[in-house]
Amino acid sequence: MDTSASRAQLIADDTPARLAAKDSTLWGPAAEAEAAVRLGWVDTHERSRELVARLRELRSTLREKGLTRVVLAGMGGSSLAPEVITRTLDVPLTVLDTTDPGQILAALSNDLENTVVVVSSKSGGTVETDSHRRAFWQAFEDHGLPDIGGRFVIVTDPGSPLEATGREMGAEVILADPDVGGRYSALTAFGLVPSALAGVDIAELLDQAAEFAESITDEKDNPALALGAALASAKTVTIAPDGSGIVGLGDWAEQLIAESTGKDGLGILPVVVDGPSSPGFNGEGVVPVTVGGSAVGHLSTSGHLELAAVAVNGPLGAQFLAWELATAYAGKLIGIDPFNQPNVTESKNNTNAILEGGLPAEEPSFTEDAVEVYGGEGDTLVSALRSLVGAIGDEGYLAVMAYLDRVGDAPAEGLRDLLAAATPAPVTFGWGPRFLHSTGQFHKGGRLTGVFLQITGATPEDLDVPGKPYGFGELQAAQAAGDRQALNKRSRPLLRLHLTDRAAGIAQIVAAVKELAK
Ligand SMILES: O=P(O)(O)OC[C@H]1O[C@H](O)[C@H](O)[C@@H](O)[C@@H]1O
Repeated sequence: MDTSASRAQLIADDTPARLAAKDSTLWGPAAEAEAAVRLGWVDTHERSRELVARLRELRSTLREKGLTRVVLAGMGGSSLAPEVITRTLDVPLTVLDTTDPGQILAALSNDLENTVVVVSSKSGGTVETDSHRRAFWQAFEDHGLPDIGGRFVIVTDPGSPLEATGREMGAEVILADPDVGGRYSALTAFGLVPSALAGVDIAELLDQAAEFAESITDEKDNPALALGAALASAKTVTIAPDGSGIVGLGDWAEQLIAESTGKDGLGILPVVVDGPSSPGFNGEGVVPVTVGGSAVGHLSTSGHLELAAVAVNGPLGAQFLAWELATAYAGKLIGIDPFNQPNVTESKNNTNAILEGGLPAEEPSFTEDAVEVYGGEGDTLVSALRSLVGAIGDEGYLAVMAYLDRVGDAPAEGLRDLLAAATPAPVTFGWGPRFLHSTGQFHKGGRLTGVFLQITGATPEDLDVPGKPYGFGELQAAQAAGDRQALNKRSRPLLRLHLTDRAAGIAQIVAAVKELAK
């Protein structure tokens, strides 16, 4: 890729200095109102300093009470950054960003007496997070534990419904920087509170961001500008860790890129892979990016540096800021508003309607052992998968969406590499409903070239959502059905595989996909 024209354009528009000065006009008149209240992330690392002492104190108070196990309930921007931070620094944190009853039951059955739950939601209205809060409150009550409110820490925006609920609960309430959107909030209370309570030295992350911030107005030596130009040149960006020690940044960057750019029929598809040797890391029309490692490039005949792969090096605090800036630069080059997510609510509305009216009656086209096959073409699992892969168009991609237990059904994730080996097209993998808060925006608002493999599973034991007329299993099924409706409305090819026995069903799909590659 030769990104020199894009870089020149950004510099000619004085973009680095204007972004550093939070100029809300950068993305055009339609984006201006939103941008005016969404640029706090540019220097939020400075304001977040005030959290350092408060969180240190709160952690020791909680520990004095014996609350040493930290659970984080939060979706998308309210959990992806703390997950990267704590995994990178090897600090234990249980992240709940699921409606899978098995996964939630496992989190509830472990060491409740010593558990503090951080409930994080910017809007304060996210159904998954609210359901987790209810389930933990109920479980604490059922265990006869004292001071239940004191076992919760709430992170939310000032004035959200969750702020009021948190105060009623008697929980510690920490208000976040309201001028920062969820996916840009890594260095606000959303990223920092759960991380600090779990034991991370957050001052170090803030120092890393502050040091990096010194480069952001530079026109020559500006890594974020280089990354932004590279992202904007791509239809697909693959992201792989490469020896930096940073764990899982791709999942965080995936949300940032997909929700920020995947709209108005445009966008960059992020594909997260395990490493530079994963299938599909390189490919036609793909910009491969490693977190760590070294860039691969050569000089073109006109003397420009043409990059075959981009490497982003630097400590985690700097990475967050660099990717955020790069995404905002890419948004300007592509011509979209990087701060809204216009297509996220549709699936949520479908889910609510289904919870009220009941799940649609659907009959499988056929059943093969532990796998019920819905929709698609073919009369065997192998042929149904083959025709789905065959339906991927020239600039298309395949998205696997697994509404399963990220922990208990972890082998399902292996399907990404297997499918990527069976097609030259990009293949993404997302756990549902987690991906609805991330790549979901791209799938429904972006280039509309995806074909979709939805995997759902039987729930042997459901768990009630306290105070609601449904259980987590019903909610999960309604989320999957609601998203199917949204994709069907766009006439996207979709195959649903329902596992009546999860482990056996995953093994069957793995075996069938291996057949495809032959
Ligand atoms: O933090 P919350 O308000 O609960 O939002 C969690 C997530 O919800 C939605 O899906 C948005 O599209 C995401 O950007 C956001 O991160």
